[in-house]
Amino acid sequence: MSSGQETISIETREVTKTYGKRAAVDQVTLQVKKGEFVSLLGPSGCGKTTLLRMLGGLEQPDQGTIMLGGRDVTGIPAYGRNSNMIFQQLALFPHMDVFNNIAYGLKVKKLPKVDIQRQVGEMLDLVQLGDYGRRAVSELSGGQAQRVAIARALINRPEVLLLDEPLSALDMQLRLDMQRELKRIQREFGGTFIFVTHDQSEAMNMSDRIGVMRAGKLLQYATPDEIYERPADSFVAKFIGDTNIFETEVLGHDVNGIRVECFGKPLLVKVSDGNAVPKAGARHSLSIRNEYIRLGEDATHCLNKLDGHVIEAVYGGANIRYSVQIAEGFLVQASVLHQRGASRYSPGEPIQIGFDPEDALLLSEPIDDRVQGARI
Ligand SMILES: Nc1ncnc2c1ncn2[C@@H]1O[C@H](COP(=O)(O)OP(=O)(O)OP(=O)(O)O)[C@@H](O)[C@H]1O
Repeated sequence: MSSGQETISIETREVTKTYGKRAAVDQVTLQVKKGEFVSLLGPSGCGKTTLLRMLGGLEQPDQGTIMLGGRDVTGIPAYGRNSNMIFQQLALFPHMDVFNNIAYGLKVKKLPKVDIQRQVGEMLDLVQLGDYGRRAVSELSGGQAQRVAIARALINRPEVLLLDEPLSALDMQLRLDMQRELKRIQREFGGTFIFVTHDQSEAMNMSDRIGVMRAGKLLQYATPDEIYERPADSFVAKFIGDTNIFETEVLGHDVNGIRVECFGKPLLVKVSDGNAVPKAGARHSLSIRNEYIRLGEDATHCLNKLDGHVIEAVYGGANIRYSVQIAEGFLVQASVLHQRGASRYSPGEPIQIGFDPEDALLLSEPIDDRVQGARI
């Protein structure tokens, strides 16, 4: 028997859901451990909500299996599952006060009054609304209403809490506050949360693991670090963080890295740890994160160096974002930490850019693009 941390809370095995001819979710297999905070991330229409709704029993898969708390729940509707869901529209009961909204699930179960009092009290404390029990729902702020919805969803201690973009209607500051708050609640409650978002920074801020989806497929399921540093393909690299993607042809490899040709120039790059070294002649995308591009004096120490000139410099507070056109005609984006006294470059200025092999990652094209022959 594995330890408590390793227990699987919810799992899908090759789950597929098709609407018409199109698979909204296409053979998705994933395991969420007990106590994990997992985000499903991807562009609009990639199948995040459909997958979440299948986890919650609001939709049923055409193929595949869903296991919840070690039990096969495929085909069992939402009311027969020990999971709960929160949507963007919180749907609090407007005619009930905060206490009764939260107590609802326990009243349905016909728990004794004294137990309801105690458990709702604990939930109010968990969401830091201890004094708000008798408040009308109409008198709550957006953030307070969110907390009530979370307390109401957790009161029956579901195996899994499923959250469908619950923060997307909030303004930016409140959204950031609620991200922290939701993480705190999840940690203190010790539950398994699965959170749908199309906002990559939200997923990065909150998650133990992220599932990146595209066109119904789960492209990568890994920790935020792994997804950022070792993206599965060029779609994931572009979707998470800012990166430069170039087409390359592999020439060979030596002790310093893999030799490729990129915009007519030889460069030294690398592949993700554990990936096979590609054969000479293979074509791959090259991803270089904007912050790994060195400029000016910093570039002179790099193994790969290119000459160009500054097209644009955008001041962004902590960073300055430069667009540099290299001599071969390509645009390179660089993000440089803004330090007082450090050199600044102006549009039109000649500049050298540089990067080291360990910061330049050879990646596969996403499957869909290979099929269609398109490039990102
Ligand atoms: N009930 C339905 N009937 C037909 N097609 C549907 C239905 N629900 C979803 N789809 C389609 O399935 C695909 C995936 O939709 P889904 O809502 O899961 O995506 P999503 O990633 O959650 O998108 P968004 O971020 O915009 O909510 C889309 O092409 C959508 O049009």
